[in-house]
Amino acid sequence: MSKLRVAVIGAKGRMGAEAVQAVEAAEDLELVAAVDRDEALETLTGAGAQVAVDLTHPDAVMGNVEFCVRNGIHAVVGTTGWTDERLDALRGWLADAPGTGVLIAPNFGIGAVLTMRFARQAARFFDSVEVVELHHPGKADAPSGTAVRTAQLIAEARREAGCPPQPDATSTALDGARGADVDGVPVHAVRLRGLVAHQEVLLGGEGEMLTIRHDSLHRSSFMPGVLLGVRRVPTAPGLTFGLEHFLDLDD
Ligand SMILES: NC(=O)C1=CN([C@@H]2O[C@H](COP(=O)(O)OP(=O)(O)OC[C@H]3O[C@@H](n4cnc5c(N)ncnc54)[C@H](O)[C@@H]3O)[C@@H](O)[C@H]2O)C=CC1
Ligand SMILES: O=C(O)C1=N[C@H](C(=O)O)C[C@H](O)C1
Repeated sequence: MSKLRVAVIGAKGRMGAEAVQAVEAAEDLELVAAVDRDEALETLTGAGAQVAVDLTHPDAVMGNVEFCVRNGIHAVVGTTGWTDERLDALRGWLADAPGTGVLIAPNFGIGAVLTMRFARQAARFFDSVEVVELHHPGKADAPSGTAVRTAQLIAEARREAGCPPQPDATSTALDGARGADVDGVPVHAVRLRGLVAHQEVLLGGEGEMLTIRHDSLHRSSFMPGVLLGVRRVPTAPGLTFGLEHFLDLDD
């Protein structure tokens, strides 16, 4: 059986280097290109890449994904920075490339995907919910893409259940003291040497608290998700947002 031909964009970065190793170690995949900043994307077409993994920077990802889609290369995207406007642009490119698939995964970690799911399930049962994400100090964006997605899922679940606004008597505060407001959910970002990627969802009700916490202790934790995305995206034309769609979860 022929191997799936894979490229990694951002190959010299923290995640890209890990992805290069993971693809090289997979018997059913062949690494045909590993490009970084200042290297031409045409390397991908020249090498006959079928799937590209983008692990770059929010400023770079749009150009990279547009190139892939316009050249019929499926894309697995871990890079953050996906606003509604960006997703609309991507859907427009995909409309002109009906056989091409793009997976955007705010987090490739299976535990992180489950955290998001559990947070969504729990959200309607508590008066208060806040998200704390904690990352290494080399991270470009705050809050993390995962935290933004988690907050959006929580907000959606609370809206659907008709939950009232969260109690909060704060009337004076220093800028940022209550975190960023993502769809009504406070999100707090910590940057600390020694951390990799961590998240807590704090839920509070009358006389009780639930904490849902996930820790990525090493970037290898993201690799099973990256490889799953690479293998599944050629059979999933259009946009798939979230690795959960490839995990065959119930509900
Ligand atoms: N979805 C997920 O599970 C995960 C996503 N990420 C995201 O992946 C992205 C990369 O994270 P890190 O590896 O930590 O960053 P990094 O800064 O270590 O690596 C990024 C790499 O991309 C390269 N790059 C920048 N612009 C480029 C361009 N136009 N073309 C090719 N290469 C380019 C840089 O030179 C660098 O080598 C971030 O957005 C981060 O949030 C990180 C970890 C897990
Ligand atoms: O930059 C990182 O490191 C990570 N980025 C992703 C995010 O912003 O959610 C995923 C994970 O948190 C690690």
